[in-house]
Amino acid sequence: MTVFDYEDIQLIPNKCIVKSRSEIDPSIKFGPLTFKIPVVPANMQTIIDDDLAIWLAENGYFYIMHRFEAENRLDFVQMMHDRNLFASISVGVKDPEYTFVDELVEAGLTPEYITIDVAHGHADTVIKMIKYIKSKLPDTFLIAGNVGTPEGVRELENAGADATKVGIGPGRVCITKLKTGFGTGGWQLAAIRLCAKAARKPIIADGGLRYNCDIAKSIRFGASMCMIGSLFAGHAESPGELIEQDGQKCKAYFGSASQYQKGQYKNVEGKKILTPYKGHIADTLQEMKEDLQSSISYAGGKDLDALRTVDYVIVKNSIFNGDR
Ligand SMILES: NC(=O)C1=CN([C@@H]2O[C@H](COP(=O)(O)OP(=O)(O)OC[C@H]3O[C@@H](n4cnc5c(N)ncnc54)[C@H](OP(=O)(O)O)[C@@H]3O)[C@@H](O)[C@H]2O)C=CC1
Ligand SMILES: Nc1nc2c(ncn2[C@@H]2O[C@H](COP(=O)(O)O)[C@@H](O)[C@H]2O)c(=O)[nH]1
Repeated sequence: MTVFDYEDIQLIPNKCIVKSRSEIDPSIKFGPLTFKIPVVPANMQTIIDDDLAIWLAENGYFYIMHRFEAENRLDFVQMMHDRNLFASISVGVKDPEYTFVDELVEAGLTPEYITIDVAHGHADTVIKMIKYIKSKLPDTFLIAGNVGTPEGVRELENAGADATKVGIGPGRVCITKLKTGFGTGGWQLAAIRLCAKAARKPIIADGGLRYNCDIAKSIRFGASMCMIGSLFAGHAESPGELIEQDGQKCKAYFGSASQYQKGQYKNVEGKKILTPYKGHIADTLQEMKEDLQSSISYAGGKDLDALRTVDYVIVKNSIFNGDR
Protein backbone atom coordinates (compact mmCIF):
# COMPACT_ATOMS: atom_id res chain seq x y z
CA MET A 1 0.00 0.00 0.00
CA THR A 2 1.32 3.46 -0.94
CA VAL A 3 1.18 5.74 2.07
CA PHE A 4 1.25 9.54 1.92
CA ASP A 5 -0.31 12.58 3.52
CA TYR A 6 -1.36 16.04 2.37
CA GLU A 7 2.13 17.55 2.48
CA ASP A 8 3.60 14.69 0.42
CA ILE A 9 1.46 15.37 -2.67
CA GLN A 10 1.86 17.85 -5.49
CA LEU A 11 -0.80 18.04 -8.17
CA ILE A 12 0.37 18.40 -11.78
CA PRO A 13 -1.08 21.26 -13.85
CA ASN A 14 -3.07 20.92 -17.06
CA LYS A 15 -3.65 23.61 -19.69
CA CYS A 16 -5.91 26.40 -18.41
CA ILE A 17 -9.29 26.75 -20.16
CA VAL A 18 -10.61 29.92 -18.50
CA LYS A 19 -9.80 33.61 -18.93
CA SER A 20 -10.42 34.35 -15.27
CA ARG A 21 -10.70 32.24 -12.12
CA SER A 22 -14.00 34.00 -11.47
CA GLU A 23 -15.49 31.79 -14.23
CA ILE A 24 -14.82 28.70 -12.10
CA ASP A 25 -17.56 27.12 -10.02
CA PRO A 26 -16.24 25.32 -6.89
CA SER A 27 -19.74 24.47 -5.56
CA ILE A 28 -20.77 20.98 -4.48
CA LYS A 29 -24.12 19.20 -4.25
CA PHE A 30 -24.01 17.31 -1.00
CA GLY A 31 -27.20 15.57 0.05
CA PRO A 32 -30.31 17.58 -0.82
CA LEU A 33 -28.51 20.95 -1.07
CA THR A 34 -25.73 22.65 -3.01
CA PHE A 35 -23.04 24.61 -1.16
CA LYS A 36 -20.57 27.28 -2.29
CA ILE A 37 -17.49 25.21 -1.45
CA PRO A 38 -16.90 21.58 -0.33
CA VAL A 39 -16.00 22.60 3.20
CA VAL A 40 -17.73 22.28 6.58
CA PRO A 41 -16.45 23.64 9.91
CA ALA A 42 -15.94 20.80 12.40
CA ASN A 43 -18.88 19.96 14.67
CA MET A 44 -16.93 20.96 17.77
CA GLN A 45 -17.86 23.30 20.61
CA THR A 46 -14.97 25.75 19.96
CA ILE A 47 -15.73 25.85 16.23
CA ILE A 48 -19.50 26.28 15.80
CA ASP A 49 -22.45 27.69 17.71
CA ASP A 50 -26.01 28.72 16.84
CA ASP A 51 -25.09 32.17 15.50
CA LEU A 52 -22.40 30.82 13.19
CA ALA A 53 -24.71 28.00 12.02
CA ILE A 54 -27.34 30.58 11.06
CA TRP A 55 -24.76 32.71 9.24
CA LEU A 56 -23.33 29.73 7.34
CA ALA A 57 -26.78 28.46 6.30
CA GLU A 58 -27.87 31.97 5.23
CA ASN A 59 -24.72 32.41 3.16
CA GLY A 60 -24.71 29.14 1.22
CA TYR A 61 -22.24 27.14 3.31
CA PHE A 62 -22.69 23.69 4.86
CA TYR A 63 -22.59 23.41 8.65
CA ILE A 64 -23.01 20.62 11.21
CA MET A 65 -23.99 21.71 14.74
CA HIS A 66 -22.14 19.86 17.51
CA ARG A 67 -23.95 17.57 19.96
CA PHE A 68 -22.53 18.86 23.25
CA GLU A 69 -25.55 20.92 24.32
CA ALA A 70 -27.85 17.97 23.78
CA GLU A 71 -30.89 19.55 25.41
CA ASN A 72 -30.91 22.47 22.91
CA ARG A 73 -31.01 20.40 19.75
CA LEU A 74 -34.78 20.15 19.29
CA ASP A 75 -35.21 23.91 19.70
CA PHE A 76 -32.27 24.44 17.34
CA VAL A 77 -33.93 22.44 14.56
CA GLN A 78 -37.21 24.30 15.13
CA MET A 79 -35.44 27.67 15.15
CA MET A 80 -33.62 26.95 11.85
CA HIS A 81 -36.83 25.79 10.17
CA ASP A 82 -38.72 28.86 11.46
CA ARG A 83 -36.11 30.94 9.57
CA ASN A 84 -36.48 28.76 6.45
CA LEU A 85 -32.92 27.49 6.90
CA PHE A 86 -31.75 23.89 6.76
CA ALA A 87 -31.13 22.06 10.04
CA SER A 88 -28.00 19.96 10.44
CA ILE A 89 -27.29 18.39 13.83
CA SER A 90 -25.12 15.72 15.45
CA VAL A 91 -26.04 12.75 17.62
CA GLY A 92 -24.13 10.12 19.59
CA VAL A 93 -25.01 6.48 20.16
CA LYS A 94 -25.89 6.25 23.84
CA ASP A 95 -29.43 5.35 25.00
CA PRO A 96 -30.77 8.92 25.47
CA GLU A 97 -30.03 9.60 21.81
CA TYR A 98 -32.77 7.13 20.82
CA THR A 99 -35.21 9.13 22.96
CA PHE A 100 -34.03 12.31 21.21
CA VAL A 101 -34.76 10.80 17.78
CA ASP A 102 -38.24 9.84 19.07
CA GLU A 103 -38.75 13.44 20.27
CA LEU A 104 -37.90 14.78 16.81
CA VAL A 105 -40.45 12.42 15.28
CA GLU A 106 -43.13 13.38 17.84
CA ALA A 107 -42.47 17.07 17.17
CA GLY A 108 -42.79 16.47 13.41
CA LEU A 109 -39.25 17.76 12.86
CA THR A 110 -37.00 16.22 10.21
CA PRO A 111 -33.53 17.79 10.17
CA GLU A 112 -32.20 17.92 6.62
CA TYR A 113 -28.89 16.45 7.88
CA ILE A 114 -28.00 14.30 10.90
CA THR A 115 -24.42 13.27 11.67
CA ILE A 116 -23.63 10.35 13.95
CA ASP A 117 -20.46 11.65 15.59
CA VAL A 118 -18.35 9.16 17.54
CA ALA A 119 -14.64 8.44 17.69
CA HIS A 120 -14.77 4.80 16.58
CA GLY A 121 -17.57 4.69 14.04
CA HIS A 122 -16.94 1.19 12.75
CA ALA A 123 -19.06 -0.30 15.53
CA ASP A 124 -22.34 -2.15 16.04
CA THR A 125 -23.57 0.74 18.20
CA VAL A 126 -23.29 3.05 15.18
CA ILE A 127 -24.88 0.53 12.79
CA LYS A 128 -27.81 0.18 15.19
CA MET A 129 -28.23 3.97 15.37
CA ILE A 130 -28.04 4.32 11.57
CA LYS A 131 -30.85 1.77 11.19
CA TYR A 132 -32.93 3.46 13.89
CA ILE A 133 -32.62 6.96 12.40
CA LYS A 134 -33.32 5.69 8.90
CA SER A 135 -36.45 3.86 10.11
CA LYS A 136 -37.75 6.91 12.03
CA LEU A 137 -36.54 9.80 9.84
CA PRO A 138 -36.10 8.30 6.35
CA ASP A 139 -35.87 11.70 4.66
CA THR A 140 -32.90 12.91 6.70
CA PHE A 141 -29.53 12.79 4.91
CA LEU A 142 -27.55 10.68 7.36
CA ILE A 143 -23.78 11.03 7.78
CA ALA A 144 -21.98 8.47 9.96
CA GLY A 145 -18.46 8.21 11.31
CA ASN A 146 -15.68 8.30 11.94
CA VAL A 147 -14.02 5.43 10.14
CA GLY A 148 -10.58 4.88 8.66
CA THR A 149 -10.96 1.77 6.50
CA PRO A 150 -12.81 0.63 3.37
CA GLU A 151 -14.54 -2.04 5.50
CA GLY A 152 -15.80 0.66 7.85
CA VAL A 153 -17.15 2.72 4.96
CA ARG A 154 -18.92 -0.26 3.38
CA GLU A 155 -20.52 -1.45 6.62
CA LEU A 156 -21.92 1.98 7.47
CA GLU A 157 -23.16 2.48 3.90
CA ASN A 158 -24.77 -0.95 3.90
CA ALA A 159 -26.51 -0.12 7.17
CA GLY A 160 -28.08 2.92 5.47
CA ALA A 161 -25.69 5.85 5.94
CA ASP A 162 -25.93 8.33 3.06
CA ALA A 163 -22.34 9.51 3.56
CA THR A 164 -19.43 8.48 5.75
CA LYS A 165 -16.84 10.59 7.55
CA VAL A 166 -13.24 9.40 7.29
CA GLY A 167 -10.47 10.24 9.74
CA ILE A 168 -9.29 8.56 12.92
CA GLY A 169 -6.76 10.69 14.73
CA PRO A 170 -5.40 13.18 12.14
CA GLY A 171 -6.91 16.20 13.91
CA ARG A 172 -4.87 19.17 15.17
CA VAL A 173 -6.04 18.72 18.77
CA CYS A 174 -6.16 14.94 18.57
CA ILE A 175 -3.98 12.70 20.73
CA THR A 176 -5.62 9.38 19.77
CA LYS A 177 -2.52 8.42 17.79
CA LEU A 178 -0.30 8.98 20.85
CA LYS A 179 -2.68 7.42 23.38
CA THR A 180 -3.70 4.30 21.41
CA GLY A 181 -1.31 3.77 18.51
CA PHE A 182 -4.23 3.63 16.06
CA GLY A 183 -5.47 5.82 13.29
CA THR A 184 -4.91 7.61 10.03
CA GLY A 185 -2.70 10.38 11.43
CA GLY A 186 0.26 10.85 9.10
CA TRP A 187 -1.44 9.05 6.19
CA GLN A 188 -4.92 10.61 6.24
CA LEU A 189 -4.87 11.48 2.53
CA ALA A 190 -3.96 7.90 1.59
CA ALA A 191 -6.78 6.69 3.84
CA ILE A 192 -9.19 9.03 2.02
CA ARG A 193 -8.05 7.45 -1.23
CA LEU A 194 -8.52 3.89 0.06
CA CYS A 195 -11.93 4.64 1.54
CA ALA A 196 -13.13 6.57 -1.52
CA LYS A 197 -12.28 3.64 -3.79
CA ALA A 198 -14.54 1.42 -1.70
CA ALA A 199 -17.32 3.96 -1.21
CA ARG A 200 -20.54 3.97 -3.22
CA LYS A 201 -21.74 7.16 -1.55
CA PRO A 202 -20.01 10.47 -0.71
CA ILE A 203 -17.25 10.65 1.87
CA ILE A 204 -16.16 13.53 4.08
CA ALA A 205 -12.43 13.97 4.65
CA ASP A 206 -12.27 14.83 8.37
CA GLY A 207 -9.17 16.24 10.04
CA GLY A 208 -5.58 16.94 9.10
CA LEU A 209 -6.18 19.73 6.57
CA ARG A 210 -3.62 22.43 7.40
CA TYR A 211 -3.61 24.64 4.31
CA ASN A 212 -6.21 25.67 1.75
CA CYS A 213 -4.51 23.46 -0.87
CA ASP A 214 -5.54 20.43 1.20
CA ILE A 215 -9.15 20.97 0.11
CA ALA A 216 -8.17 20.45 -3.56
CA LYS A 217 -6.05 17.44 -2.59
CA SER A 218 -8.94 15.88 -0.64
CA ILE A 219 -11.20 16.26 -3.69
CA ARG A 220 -8.48 14.70 -5.89
CA PHE A 221 -8.39 11.61 -3.72
CA GLY A 222 -12.15 11.10 -3.61
CA ALA A 223 -13.72 13.30 -0.93
CA SER A 224 -16.95 15.18 -1.63
CA MET A 225 -16.69 17.38 1.45
CA CYS A 226 -13.91 18.43 3.86
CA MET A 227 -14.48 18.83 7.60
CA ILE A 228 -12.03 21.32 9.08
CA GLY A 229 -11.41 22.40 12.67
CA SER A 230 -8.07 24.15 13.13
CA LEU A 231 -8.32 26.44 10.09
CA PHE A 232 -11.66 27.73 11.42
CA ALA A 233 -10.61 28.12 15.05
CA GLY A 234 -9.79 31.60 16.38
CA HIS A 235 -12.18 33.73 14.32
CA ALA A 236 -14.32 36.59 15.59
CA GLU A 237 -17.34 34.31 15.12
CA SER A 238 -15.73 31.26 16.78
CA PRO A 239 -17.26 30.41 20.17
CA GLY A 240 -15.15 31.44 23.16
CA GLU A 241 -13.48 34.51 24.61
CA LEU A 242 -10.57 36.37 23.09
CA ILE A 243 -7.50 35.74 25.27
CA GLU A 244 -4.28 37.76 25.24
CA GLN A 245 -1.05 35.75 25.44
CA ASP A 246 2.41 37.31 25.00
CA GLY A 247 0.74 40.36 23.52
CA GLN A 248 -1.14 38.32 20.91
CA LYS A 249 -4.91 37.87 20.69
CA CYS A 250 -5.93 34.16 20.73
CA LYS A 251 -8.88 31.85 21.14
CA ALA A 252 -8.95 28.35 22.61
CA TYR A 253 -9.46 25.30 20.37
CA PHE A 254 -10.00 22.04 22.23
CA GLY A 255 -10.76 18.45 21.24
CA SER A 256 -14.23 16.96 21.70
CA ALA A 257 -12.59 14.11 23.61
CA SER A 258 -10.46 16.45 25.74
CA GLN A 259 -10.95 17.02 29.45
CA TYR A 260 -12.18 20.55 28.62
CA GLN A 261 -15.13 19.09 26.69
CA LYS A 262 -15.72 16.12 28.97
CA GLY A 263 -15.38 17.95 32.29
CA GLN A 264 -13.27 15.12 33.65
CA TYR A 265 -9.99 13.37 32.83
CA LYS A 266 -11.35 10.00 31.63
CA ASN A 267 -10.68 8.35 28.30
CA VAL A 268 -9.12 11.61 27.14
CA GLU A 269 -8.02 11.63 23.47
CA GLY A 270 -7.92 15.36 22.82
CA LYS A 271 -6.00 18.45 23.93
CA LYS A 272 -6.40 22.24 24.01
CA ILE A 273 -4.35 24.77 22.09
CA LEU A 274 -4.53 28.54 21.67
CA THR A 275 -4.91 29.73 18.09
CA PRO A 276 -4.03 33.27 16.99
CA TYR A 277 -7.02 35.51 16.29
CA LYS A 278 -7.84 35.34 12.56
CA GLY A 279 -10.46 38.05 12.00
CA HIS A 280 -13.75 37.28 10.30
CA ILE A 281 -14.67 33.80 9.07
CA ALA A 282 -16.27 35.28 5.92
CA ASP A 283 -12.79 36.37 4.78
CA THR A 284 -11.30 32.92 5.45
CA LEU A 285 -14.13 31.24 3.52
CA GLN A 286 -13.71 33.69 0.63
CA GLU A 287 -9.96 32.95 0.49
CA MET A 288 -10.69 29.19 0.52
CA LYS A 289 -13.07 29.72 -2.41
CA GLU A 290 -10.56 31.79 -4.38
CA ASP A 291 -7.75 29.27 -3.74
CA LEU A 292 -10.00 26.41 -4.82
CA GLN A 293 -10.95 28.29 -8.00
CA SER A 294 -7.24 28.70 -8.65
CA SER A 295 -6.63 24.97 -8.01
CA ILE A 296 -9.35 24.10 -10.53
CA SER A 297 -7.77 26.42 -13.11
CA TYR A 298 -4.46 24.57 -12.68
CA ALA A 299 -6.38 21.30 -13.10
CA GLY A 300 -7.53 22.58 -16.49
CA GLY A 301 -11.25 22.69 -15.76
CA LYS A 302 -14.18 24.80 -14.67
CA ASP A 303 -15.52 22.86 -11.70
CA LEU A 304 -14.54 20.38 -8.99
CA ASP A 305 -14.70 17.42 -11.41
CA ALA A 306 -11.48 18.64 -13.03
CA LEU A 307 -9.60 17.96 -9.81
CA ARG A 308 -10.80 14.37 -9.46
CA THR A 309 -8.61 12.97 -12.24
CA VAL A 310 -5.62 15.31 -12.21
CA ASP A 311 -2.16 13.70 -12.16
CA TYR A 312 -0.01 13.92 -9.07
CA VAL A 313 3.42 13.09 -7.72
CA ILE A 314 4.38 11.93 -4.27
CA VAL A 315 7.18 14.13 -2.91
CA LYS A 316 7.87 12.71 0.53
CA ASN A 317 8.50 15.62 2.86
CA SER A 318 7.89 14.36 6.34
CA ILE A 319 5.62 12.22 8.45
CA PHE A 320 4.55 14.98 10.79
CA ASN A 321 1.20 15.74 9.20
CA GLY A 322 1.68 19.48 9.54
CA ASP A 323 1.87 19.30 13.33
CA ARG A 324 5.46 20.45 13.82
N1 LIG B 1 -12.09 11.68 14.65
C1 LIG B 1 -11.36 11.24 15.64
O1 LIG B 1 -10.24 10.78 15.46
C2 LIG B 1 -11.86 11.31 17.03
C3 LIG B 1 -12.91 12.09 17.35
N2 LIG B 1 -13.34 12.20 18.65
C4 LIG B 1 -14.49 13.06 18.94
O2 LIG B 1 -14.71 13.12 20.34
C5 LIG B 1 -16.09 13.15 20.62
C6 LIG B 1 -16.42 12.08 21.62
O3 LIG B 1 -16.38 10.83 20.95
P1 LIG B 1 -16.77 9.48 21.70
O4 LIG B 1 -15.88 9.32 22.87
O5 LIG B 1 -16.82 8.40 20.70
O6 LIG B 1 -18.26 9.80 22.15
P2 LIG B 1 -19.09 9.25 23.36
O7 LIG B 1 -18.51 9.75 24.61
O8 LIG B 1 -20.50 9.58 23.07
O9 LIG B 1 -18.83 7.67 23.29
C7 LIG B 1 -19.39 6.85 22.31
C8 LIG B 1 -19.67 5.45 22.82
O10 LIG B 1 -18.74 4.54 22.26
C9 LIG B 1 -18.04 3.81 23.32
N3 LIG B 1 -16.69 3.51 22.84
C10 LIG B 1 -16.17 2.31 22.66
N4 LIG B 1 -14.93 2.35 22.18
C11 LIG B 1 -14.65 3.62 22.05
C12 LIG B 1 -13.52 4.32 21.62
N5 LIG B 1 -12.39 3.71 21.24
N6 LIG B 1 -13.55 5.63 21.63
C13 LIG B 1 -14.64 6.29 22.03
N7 LIG B 1 -15.75 5.69 22.45
C14 LIG B 1 -15.77 4.36 22.47
C15 LIG B 1 -18.16 4.76 24.50
O11 LIG B 1 -18.09 4.09 25.74
P3 LIG B 1 -16.93 4.40 26.80
O12 LIG B 1 -16.69 5.90 26.80
O13 LIG B 1 -17.48 3.90 28.07
O14 LIG B 1 -15.76 3.64 26.29
C16 LIG B 1 -19.55 5.33 24.31
O15 LIG B 1 -20.54 4.45 24.74
C17 LIG B 1 -16.82 13.04 19.28
O16 LIG B 1 -17.19 14.32 18.88
C18 LIG B 1 -15.78 12.47 18.36
O17 LIG B 1 -15.95 12.89 17.03
C19 LIG B 1 -12.72 11.52 19.65
C20 LIG B 1 -11.64 10.74 19.39
C21 LIG B 1 -11.16 10.53 18.04
N1 LIG C 1 -8.70 12.24 18.28
C1 LIG C 1 -9.48 13.31 18.45
N2 LIG C 1 -10.01 13.87 17.36
C2 LIG C 1 -10.82 14.91 17.55
C3 LIG C 1 -11.10 15.41 18.82
N3 LIG C 1 -11.95 16.43 18.69
C4 LIG C 1 -12.19 16.54 17.38
N4 LIG C 1 -11.50 15.63 16.69
C5 LIG C 1 -11.44 15.44 15.24
O1 LIG C 1 -10.61 16.44 14.66
C6 LIG C 1 -11.27 17.02 13.54
C7 LIG C 1 -10.74 18.41 13.21
O2 LIG C 1 -9.40 18.27 12.79
P1 LIG C 1 -8.49 19.51 12.34
O3 LIG C 1 -7.20 18.87 11.96
O4 LIG C 1 -9.16 20.17 11.18
O5 LIG C 1 -8.34 20.44 13.48
C8 LIG C 1 -12.72 16.99 13.96
O6 LIG C 1 -13.62 17.14 12.89
C9 LIG C 1 -12.81 15.59 14.60
O7 LIG C 1 -12.98 14.57 13.67
C10 LIG C 1 -10.49 14.80 19.95
O8 LIG C 1 -10.66 15.23 21.10
N5 LIG C 1 -9.68 13.76 19.70
